[in-house]
Amino acid sequence: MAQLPLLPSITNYTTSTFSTTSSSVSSSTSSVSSASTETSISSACISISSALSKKSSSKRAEKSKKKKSSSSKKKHQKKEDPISSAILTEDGIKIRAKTSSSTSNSNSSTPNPYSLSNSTSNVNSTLTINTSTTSFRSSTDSHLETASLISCVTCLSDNPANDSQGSNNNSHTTTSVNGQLPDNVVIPYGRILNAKYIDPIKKNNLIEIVFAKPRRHDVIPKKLTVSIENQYLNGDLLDEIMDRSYKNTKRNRSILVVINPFGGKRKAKKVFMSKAKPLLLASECSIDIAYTEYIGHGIKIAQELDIDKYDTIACASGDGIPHEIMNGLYRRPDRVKAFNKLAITQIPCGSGNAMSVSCHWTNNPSYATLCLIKSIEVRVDVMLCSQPSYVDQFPKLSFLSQTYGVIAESDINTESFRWMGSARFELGVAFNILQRKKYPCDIYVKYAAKSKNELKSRYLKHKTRESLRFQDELEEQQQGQLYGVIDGEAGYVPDPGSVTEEDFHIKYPFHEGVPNDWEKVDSNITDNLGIFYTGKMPYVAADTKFFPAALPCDGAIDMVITDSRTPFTRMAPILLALDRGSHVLQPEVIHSKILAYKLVPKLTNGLIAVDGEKFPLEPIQVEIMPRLCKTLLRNGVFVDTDFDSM
Ligand SMILES: Nc1ncnc2c1ncn2[C@@H]1O[C@H](COP(=O)(O)OP(=O)(O)OP(=O)(O)O)[C@@H](O)[C@H]1O
Repeated sequence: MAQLPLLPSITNYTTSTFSTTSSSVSSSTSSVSSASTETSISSACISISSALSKKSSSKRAEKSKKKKSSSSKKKHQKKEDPISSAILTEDGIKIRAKTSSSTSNSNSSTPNPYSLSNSTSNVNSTLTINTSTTSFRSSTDSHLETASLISCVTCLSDNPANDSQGSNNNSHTTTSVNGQLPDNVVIPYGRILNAKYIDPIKKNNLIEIVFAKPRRHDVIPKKLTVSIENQYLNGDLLDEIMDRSYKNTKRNRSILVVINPFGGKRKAKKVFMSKAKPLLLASECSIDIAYTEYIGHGIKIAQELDIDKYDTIACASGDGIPHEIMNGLYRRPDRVKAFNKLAITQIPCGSGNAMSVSCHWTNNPSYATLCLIKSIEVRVDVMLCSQPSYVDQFPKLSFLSQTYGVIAESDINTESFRWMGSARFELGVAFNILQRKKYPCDIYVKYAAKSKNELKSRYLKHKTRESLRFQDELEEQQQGQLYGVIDGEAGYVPDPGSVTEEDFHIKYPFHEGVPNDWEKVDSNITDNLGIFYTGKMPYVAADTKFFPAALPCDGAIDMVITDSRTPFTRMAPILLALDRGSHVLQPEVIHSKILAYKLVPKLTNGLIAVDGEKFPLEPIQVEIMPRLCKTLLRNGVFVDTDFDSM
């Protein structure tokens, strides 16, 4: 690694010292240390609390009394916390009944009568802590908005997630929920982060699991010791649990986390430390952290990082950093190796988190981290952009979108309103549409599906093909043809395939002009252009499903165009349909699948935005680069957009 310039800003966290100590005692002490290490948020807490009256401080004193007495109770209880019996079901680990920890016979297969009667009488009332991966909560911006508030509250609470905030130590205390879960609760495999034998020598059926437990808007790691009753399992019980918990997923990822401390409302570091890091460490991922220090630093980090050291780059940022990372890797002489080895993903910590919403199906940082841990590596298409200013050095990759006109102006020109969060973008769009601003240009397109009917049938064909390919890969691997072994541990992991230098080949070089088989979009429309937006992911913001027909690797870009002359009475319902994605069905909206395009602006003032970043107002030529980049997708697909049924 050409690491020297990076060394000061990379912090290494290994998981070898992942703390397994329990529990209530350390969590109560940790609340003190986390409160003292908090900086910005705790000072916000202080100012909020000082603004509140003495009444609240006396309440706090009362609360802390209660807390002390409850923590001493907990200390007292600790010895007696019963260990639950549990069985492995198809969906997860089902808690049956408590057995006394002191008397529990870890090898006993005799069902506890209490457990039996309970399980039979409660067959229909089985509780599930979110049953499957598809039931992860899909959240909106509001989660991010509330994230800082939650941190604010929890930095004074017993949330173990705050234990190491702002510190560089690598030990995490995960508190235990022994004796706290009701019978018949199922902890889904999708939530299980880690498991180990209580007695690694005897390897009996006493297992400690670490799982992601919902807490307010988030998930946090919790430990639970269970005595597994299943007797029919052949082979190693722990392997069975881990295989089921990491089906199709790589375990123990080696992650370079790139944090943009400036991202979002400048809370990225705090959000990562409190919401994401505890989950990553609990699942025994190893993490290094790099902080971006200036605009474009992500490119340099990616150019210089040690590829051999990582399999994942997680951008704790908005969409700007994944864009930079991808372009840094693209500029490396060993880019083939880089794009084969590394998956680029996002932990949503910015104001625009389209990658997380589209790929992890959530904008919530802790749920996105859980998805990252459990996701499937998939190769996705990216787009290659060329403009006169930079094409002769390096063309630029874009994973999300390019836009000219109303959307570009609304995103970039409202930078100074960053404090408003995502609302700044929506206000900007509404303002520009009301003004009926037009953005004249010429557009030349190489179509893949021009009409809406063609687009729909192409979409359905590719969606089926993608899911079949995925099924085939799984079947092949399950037949033992491709058997993934990671860090000495075996598991079935779908192979996303690899790229060669051929895949970087540019089909339509910028200087060769527009090829003959490209069509010019009607000048009557382009001279009065309102919105020009091309994209590769369904969501461009948490509540904006701009490209509902986007697929990860259908080899095409989705293009949306509107005419600024469309009356506001028609534009209003179009804009109001953006959250559902049904705007593309409106007759006034042009919606096509394309392979490449060139846009030549006729304005001298204005801008083009690529992946939400400001690009020069110059002719831009873009082509699809199929399956170039690896990312992590929940269940191996983009979030469902319901486009099939529209
Ligand atoms: N330390 C820094 N100081 C200033 N800018 C930075 C710093 N680190 C990264 N940047 C720049 O911040 C920009 C936005 O980054 P990012 O997408 O992560 O955040 P964001 O809040 O979602 O922003 P946006 O809304 O613009 O997408 C990128 O262009 C990046 O280069």
